[in-house]
Amino acid sequence: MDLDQGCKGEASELFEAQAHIYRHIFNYATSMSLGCALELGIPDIVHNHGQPITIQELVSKLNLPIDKTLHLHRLMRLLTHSKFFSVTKLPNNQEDEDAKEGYVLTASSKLLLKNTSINSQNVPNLLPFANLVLDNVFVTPWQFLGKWFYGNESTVFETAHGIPMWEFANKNPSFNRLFNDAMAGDSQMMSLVVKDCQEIFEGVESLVDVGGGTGLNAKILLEAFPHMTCTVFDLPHVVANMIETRNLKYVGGDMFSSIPSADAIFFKNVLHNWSDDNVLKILKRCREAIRFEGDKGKVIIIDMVVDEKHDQHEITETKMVFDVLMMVLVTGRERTEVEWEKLFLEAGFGQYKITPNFGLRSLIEVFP
Ligand SMILES: C[S@@+](CC[C@H](N)C(=O)[O-])C[C@H]1O[C@@H](n2cnc3c(N)ncnc32)[C@H](O)[C@@H]1O
Ligand SMILES: O=c1cc(-c2ccc(O)cc2)oc2c(O)c(O)ccc12
Repeated sequence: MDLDQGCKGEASELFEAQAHIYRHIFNYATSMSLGCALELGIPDIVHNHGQPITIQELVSKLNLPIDKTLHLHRLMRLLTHSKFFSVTKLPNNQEDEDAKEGYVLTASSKLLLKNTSINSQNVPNLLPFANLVLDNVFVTPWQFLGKWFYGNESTVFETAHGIPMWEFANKNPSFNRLFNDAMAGDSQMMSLVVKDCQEIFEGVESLVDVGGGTGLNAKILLEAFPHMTCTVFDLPHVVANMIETRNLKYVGGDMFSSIPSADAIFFKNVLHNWSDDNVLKILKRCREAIRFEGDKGKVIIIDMVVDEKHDQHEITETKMVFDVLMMVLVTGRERTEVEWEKLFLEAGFGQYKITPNFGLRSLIEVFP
């Protein structure tokens, strides 16, 4: 009897382990299926339909051969299970058990629409981001991770593509556009940060957004604080041909050489791209650039803070995925509070304050 029970226990553990492995090794099938739905424009078709769309209507809108109906249904079943779509009864038939059902968008697929009124400045549009992450340029390096461990290149990206990512972006205008559009889509959440953290930016008369890309962070800041002057500082090929206004300037350069002077130096999703040695160099350039006057003068950082003790398991897992992503693409990493603090103190700053919970990221103010 005991032996039988033991066997069952062992078998169920084995089956669970097998399912666990399959779930993880096939993770890419869900991302690739989502990529296919985005390539076909399915979220926009569902949105534009105005009511739940049946599988037959979807086949027709996509101009697919009728014999692909079942295949599309299987793709939609996976994406519905993964919460990118949901299924609901058609209107006026809610009570009828046999009524036809149709697909509608979920909170996640609403963020993946091409260009609709749902996409406003308050809501990030993550379609450009998904396009970047699912692009071959980003996917290929993962196949070189093992080889990289035995090689001399500083990033896996370089092992795969022969040059570092920033140089690749400089040499490939279409990838440069894809990358900058993805980052700008993510920056649309800046208006929520500004709304929640008015006091952090109040009193700042001039701000430099270092690695500010095409300038969306700065534009959102200027909408809330029109008296501020903002300089977007980035590599020359990123800020070439940008349109300036009275209080928005673009400066091309290298943050390792010097950073333009201002009351506040701002970094969003930039410092996690770099190793500790390089972050130290950048922070030292910040100390030279900041105008310390009265209680003015600080660095403002939006980046992740890994906190295994307090974050939910899934949040920590995502932060760890980004940590490995930073190793694969660039020379960066995601840091714990202790690791951030060490860098601030070594660079000669005295105090810092962390405001957590902008999704995966926190806002860190660093003071002299
Ligand atoms: C991950 S993106 C972040 C863009 C933007 N801050 C945002 O939140 O969307 C990093 C930026 O750092 C810029 N960058 C890389 N190396 C740089 C350097 N040496 N000097 C200035 N900017 C640099 C890149 O061109 C890119 O725009
Ligand atoms: O692929 C990425 C993603 C990010 C990113 C997006 C959203 C967040 O909340 C944090 C980070 O940042 C990246 C990055 O800095 C980079 O150099 C390459 C790729 C990505």
